Formats: sequence, structure tokens, C-alpha cells
Amino acid sequence: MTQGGQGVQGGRGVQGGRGSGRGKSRDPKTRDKATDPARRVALDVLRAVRRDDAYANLLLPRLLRERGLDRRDKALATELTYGTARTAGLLDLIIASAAGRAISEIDGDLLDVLRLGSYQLLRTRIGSHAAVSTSVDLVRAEHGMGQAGFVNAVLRKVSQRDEQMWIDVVAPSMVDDIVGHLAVTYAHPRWIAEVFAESLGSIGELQAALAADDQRPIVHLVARPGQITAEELALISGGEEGRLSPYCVYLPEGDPGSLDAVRDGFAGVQDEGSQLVALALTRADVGEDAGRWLDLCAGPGGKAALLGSLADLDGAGLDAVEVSEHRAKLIENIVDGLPVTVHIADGRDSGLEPGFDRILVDAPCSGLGSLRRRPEARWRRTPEEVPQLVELQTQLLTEAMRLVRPGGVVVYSTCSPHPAETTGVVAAVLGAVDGAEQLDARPLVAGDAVEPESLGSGPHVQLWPHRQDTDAMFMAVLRKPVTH
Ligand SMILES: C[S@@+](CC[C@H](N)C(=O)[O-])C[C@H]1O[C@@H](n2cnc3c(N)ncnc32)[C@H](O)[C@@H]1O
Repeated sequence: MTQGGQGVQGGRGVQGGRGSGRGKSRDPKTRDKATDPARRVALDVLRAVRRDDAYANLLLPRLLRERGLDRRDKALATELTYGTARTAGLLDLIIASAAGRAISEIDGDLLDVLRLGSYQLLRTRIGSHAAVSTSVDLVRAEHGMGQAGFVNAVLRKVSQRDEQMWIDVVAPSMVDDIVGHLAVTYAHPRWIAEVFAESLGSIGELQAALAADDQRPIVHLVARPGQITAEELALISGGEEGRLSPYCVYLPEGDPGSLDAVRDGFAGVQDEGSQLVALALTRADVGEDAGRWLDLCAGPGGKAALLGSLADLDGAGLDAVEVSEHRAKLIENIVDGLPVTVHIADGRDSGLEPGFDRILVDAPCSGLGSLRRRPEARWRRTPEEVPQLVELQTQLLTEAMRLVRPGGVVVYSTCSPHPAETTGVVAAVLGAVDGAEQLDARPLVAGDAVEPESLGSGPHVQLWPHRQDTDAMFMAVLRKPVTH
């Protein structure tokens, strides 16, 4: 996808056989065959997402493997599935307007096809004839001519405007409601745009934040220390060494699952921001480190594996607590051979003896900071979920402060920039633990390529896709007083 600016660059009308300028990436000439396997896979995933609450990023790779798509069809199916899932709310506004009826009045199966067709019309280079006719064919095969006629009529109407023209129709005006306008333009629910604005402290950067979140990110790999270096991993994967984490490799294309290093567990898929959180825990000054480390919310184990590798090199050991049995098994698999002990337990009452030198609380959260990587998530989350999460986060961090030894540190992190889940939780716990202090997290994250000052005013660190090109990870470092 190209950078999604405020105006749609190019903005060519689709009547000439092309959609708008944003997100154009494919030569359509050979993609016009009806119900080709790529569109079939995309539709099946979108349907499972809507009907069964499936996760597109888990189901799609499975279907691509099972159905034996070639490389080009895999790329097309991936673009159409993730793109459509990510923009579903915006597409629905356009479809409702074109159909002249509410989305709730459109049959779900037809809506999936309309979303897939509209996405092709508005955000890909696929010709409008191909986008419409392949959609009609998908419906005709399953639902007959009548329904196919409806889909044909709606998509033809959608094709009469490009994306920017439709935004002018369906979005609130920028003058009356700038947040609402930007939310629609960059395909986000309004409440999430409000949360981003609140976390950023103004709406000045909101457009950049939403635009970055409206892109498909490249894959980040972690080279597990002591097992493979980032330089080696970059060489064998064809990727590029990361800018921020010494263990990160950017993989612009290709299937990470096909790399031997990933299959053998020397490397894994992990956002660079998550690597920085684990790193911050190991870099914090705790005085004499007896090597008792704890990951209190460890599943599925990405950070536990990185911490375990670093603990191995340091002669330390890591206890990894996870409440879900299934996720605890995932940790077991990923930390095989490392000095990590997995406990299936509630982190609020794990039964572990206090006295840890370093504790990570990578708390369950709304996930608003990793929406780029989970295409449908933004349309599933609701603001009503947040207070309950905040309560759990506060309890987990409070327990971590009990388990850490005097002088030891707790890193509290979320893959969410929501102020209630981040600074709100930290302030509440700091206020409740006598003498606890918050350390400046910025020097623990900064490196050769990043000055601490570029990470905000501290003491916490809030990463952002539009600033660091990582997920919007939050981290705060708390130290328990020595006299406590
Ligand atoms: C954000 S994820 C952690 C991600 C993990 N650190 C990683 O890097 O792979 C939060 C985890 O906390 C677990 N969790 C939720 N409630 C918990 C609790 N009360 N005690 C321990 N773990 C909990 C969830 O099941 C989930 O696996």
C-alpha cells in the first residue's frame, strides 16, 4: 500500500478502468478470471471473520497452504483479505450509501462480496470490470441471478466515484468534526481515533498516526541472542537489520514460516517494539542481579523466548506465568532448551515466592497499538471492554510490585496507547506503593540510532507506527524502594 495521504493522489475515476490512486499496487491484466482461487480464499476468510469471529491472520495462511495457491495468487489473496478486513467499516459506509439501505439490511454473505469488490474498486489497481464481474460470479455461483444482480448494481454505483470522492460523501466534514473525518478517511472507528488523539496529546499528529495504522506493516523478525545474530538472519532471509533493536530484522516480503531459522526456533516473528520492551527489562539497573526474572503474562511467549535467550547468556533463569493452558503450551514450545520455567497460573495469585530481580508485566490489553497487524481487530474492539482490562492490569501490576525485591524493577507494558491502560494504571499503582519510583525508560530503549529525547518527555516510552515504525507499545519502568 502506498502512503495514505489526506487527499487521494491520482484520484482517477474508475470509469476509465481503474480505481483511485491510493493503495494501487498490482497489474490487473492477468487477474481478471472469474472466481479465481485468490478471491475465493479471500472471501472464505472474510466470511469466517464475520460469521465465526475467526482471525484473518491465522486462517489465511492455513487456507493458502491447503489450497496450494501459487506465489502471485497468494500475494493477491493476502492483499485482498487483509485490505478488506482492515477497511471494512469505511467500505460499509460506502456500500450503504451506494445501496441506499442500511448495512444491517444487507445479507451477510452478500456484504462480504460487496466489501471485497468495493475494496478492489477503491484501493487496488484491479480494473473495475474485473472487480465487478468476479464479485458477481462469486454470488451467482452461490445465490443465483437475483442476488448477483443486486451486487452488480451496488458495485457499479461504487465504481462511479474514487475513494476520496466517496469520503467526501460519507465522512463528516473536516471543519465540523476533524476527528470523525480523519477516522473515516483512514478506516478507523471514531472512538479509537479519539483514544489516539488523547494519547498523542493533540490532534496535530492524529492524521499521521491513523495513516500509518492504515498500512500493512512489514514483518519484523527477532534473532534470538546466543542462537543467531541479526546480521546472519538478515543475510539468510534477504531482510535488513533493524534500526532500534539489535536483534531485529525487517523482512519486507516472503513467508517467515518458510525460513529454517524460524522453523528451528533460532528466530521468530516479533515486532521491534516488543523486542525493545524485553530489552528494557534486562537493561534496567537493579544493583546486584541474582538472576531471578519473571514474566507475569507470558503467553504466547514471544518476549519470554527473547528474555529466556538473554537469561541463558546471563546465567539467569526466567519464570513464565500464563493463565491460559493453551497459551502456556505455546510458551513451552517456544522456550524449549532455555532456562525458562512455565507456570499455568493466574498472575494475580501465582503462588511464586517474592524476591524477583526483574519482572515483566506485559498485560492483557485492548491491543489498540497493534491494529496494523490484526486486520479486523479495530472493528471488533469496543470501548466498553477497557474498564475491565484496566482493573485486571492494575491488579497484575500491583502483584508484580509485591513479588519484586526491594531495589528490583518491574516493566509494565501494553500493546495499546490508551491512556487509561497505560499512564492511568501506572499512576494508580505508584500512588498505592509507598516509595515506589518510576525510572526514565527512554535510555533503556535508546540506542545508536535513537536519542532518548526523541522518545518523548518520559519517564514512560510510548512508541508509535508513524514515529518509530513499530507497534504502539507502551512501557513504564517501576522500582521498588530499597527500604520497603
Ligand atoms: C499481551 S499478552 C502477553 C504477550 C507475551 N508477553 C508475548 O510477548 O508473547 C497477555 C497474556 O496475558 C495472559 N493473561 C490474561 N490474564 C492473565 C492473568 N490473570 N494472569 C496471567 N496471565 C494472564 C493472556 O492469556 C495473554 O496470553
